[in-house]
Amino acid sequence: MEVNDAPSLGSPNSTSQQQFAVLDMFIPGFSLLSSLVQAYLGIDLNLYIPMLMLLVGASLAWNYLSAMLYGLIESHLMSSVRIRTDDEIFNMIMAWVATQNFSRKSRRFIANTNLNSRAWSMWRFFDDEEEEEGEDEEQDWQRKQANKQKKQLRYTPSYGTHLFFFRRRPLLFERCENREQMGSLMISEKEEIIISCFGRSADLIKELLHEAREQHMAKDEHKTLIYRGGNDGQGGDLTWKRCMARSTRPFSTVILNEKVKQELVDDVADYLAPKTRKWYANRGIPYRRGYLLHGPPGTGKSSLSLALAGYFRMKIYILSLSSPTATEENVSQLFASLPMRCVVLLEDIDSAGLTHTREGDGGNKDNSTSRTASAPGDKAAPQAGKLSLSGLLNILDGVASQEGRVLIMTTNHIEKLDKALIRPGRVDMTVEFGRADPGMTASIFRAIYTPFEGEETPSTSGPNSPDTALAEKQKLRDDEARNRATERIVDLSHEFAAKIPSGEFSPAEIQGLLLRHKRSPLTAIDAVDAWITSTRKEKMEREARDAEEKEKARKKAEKEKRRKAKEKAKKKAKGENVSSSGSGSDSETEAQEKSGGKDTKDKATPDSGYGTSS
Ligand SMILES: Nc1ncnc2c1ncn2[C@@H]1O[C@H](COP(=O)(O)OP(=O)(O)OP(=O)(O)O)[C@@H](O)[C@H]1O
Repeated sequence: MEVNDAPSLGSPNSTSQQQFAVLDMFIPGFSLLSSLVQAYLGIDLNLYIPMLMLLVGASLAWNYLSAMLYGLIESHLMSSVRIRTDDEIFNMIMAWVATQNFSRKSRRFIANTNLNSRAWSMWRFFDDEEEEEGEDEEQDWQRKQANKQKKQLRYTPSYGTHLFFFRRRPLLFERCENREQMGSLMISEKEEIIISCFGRSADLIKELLHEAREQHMAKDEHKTLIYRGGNDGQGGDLTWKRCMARSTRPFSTVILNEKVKQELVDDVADYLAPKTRKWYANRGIPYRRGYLLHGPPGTGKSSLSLALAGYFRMKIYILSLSSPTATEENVSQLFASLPMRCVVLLEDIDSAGLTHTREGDGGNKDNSTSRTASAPGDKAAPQAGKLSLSGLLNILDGVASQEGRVLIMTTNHIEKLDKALIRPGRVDMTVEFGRADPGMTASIFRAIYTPFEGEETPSTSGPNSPDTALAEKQKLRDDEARNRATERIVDLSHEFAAKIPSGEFSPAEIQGLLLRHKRSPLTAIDAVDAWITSTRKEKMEREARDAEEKEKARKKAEKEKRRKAKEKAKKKAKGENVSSSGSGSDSETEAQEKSGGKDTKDKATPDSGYGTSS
């Protein structure tokens, strides 16, 4: 006899089992818990199921309603700002947040050694060289050394929403992932900050943003901010990225003819004067000014540009046209995103694609403004996608080019530049930099050794007796001693300058020698003769190497040219043969080439009809 123990459908036992099955789905292990409670405590959890379900339902409803209510409040009664990692304001806000109490006291936080967004900091290739205000060179050096071992830790709130107070009013700081940003980026690059305040006016948030910006700017007050154009190496858009904040270089430290320097400063000052903009506008002249600095490497072109930017408290945007990323599209994009008032430094404008005159060399008129072939071995050989001269001219004159900017172009080879590039309107003033003459050499010497207040006076009496060294030490603290030392440095500077041949070495080279003996001018003077000999030797060797490389490149280019000509002739011969008899062959063109390009048909053997290679 078959006994069916299974509870029939609809029986109380089967209903409770069904309930357990449903509950197990939501609360895994509920049936087990229930039977344990029943067995040991004698409580039937079945009786509480409706109440439990009610509680779950109420909690779900509350979640839904509160989210809806918060959404409504957020969209109708709150104001908020979204800040993404790819804008500099992200770094400003993060730096500000790190100084706030709510961030310092937060229990959930992220520890950073660099507060800049990852996307941004990857660009700050000189990040470690960012100088702290008020530090002299020595302190700065020591700090950098210390930083290398021990980077300062800063704390910012972690992902989620954090309440904080600003101007005694509550605000919400939310740090979250921005899913709209590119999928390939890392989490820290996809971040987003949302700052919200209660009320329909966003003024409080704007005040906060301004305060963060002011705090950031105050740090850079006596600095020249340097931006460089480029991408993040991951194929992203090309943008200007801040790479360094340098202590402003005093104009006096750039050694150049004083009259020329003054003319340049006056010209820029006049251009930047508020009334000048109106003057230009009234006459319909584009409000732009361009300067060309030319001369051999290491003669002060970049130094002058930086000093100029610092003097007029402008940011400087540097773009090297010899960089592989300097394509027409990229450069145009960068010019379009320049701010209104800034210095743009275009380095190496004699680089690839830009050295061919529009008049054309060798009658190559048509190609002259585009990516044309250049002399073999010429470093200016244009590459595919490189910026062309006409492209650059369009960018400089185009609508994308901001008005109010000071454009400085530098080159080591003015003779290679197209007249169109340096015509008035594009270049309004040209400044020539040369190798050091005795006056410049003496100035460089004085710039290196003249003691500043609070500095150790360089020894100008040689490593003599300990008595004099002691006397020097005492004199260090004495102003009079410093004046005497300064006078002595002036005398020594003439002695030094007399030993350096005029017009042979660049200021950078001379500075290099002096920096090797920066605490001892006498040793520097003693080292001059040996230095001249070794530098000349080095230069000669370098020149020989360059000439050799050039020759190699020339030969390679010639070979390539011949190969191409050969191929062309081969194709041509093939075509002719096909059209006449259809019996063209490779050996025919070989013969053509070996016979120096003469008509090979004369040499074709009667039996084969092929060209010979005698
Ligand atoms: N005329 C100068 N006055 C003061 N310092 C100079 C001068 N020329 C060169 N120097 C020093 O030499 C170094 C290189 O100078 P800088 O980079 O300005 O030269 P450059 O002409 O721009 O060179 P390049 O053409 O290679 O870019 C700097 O440290 C700078 O201080």
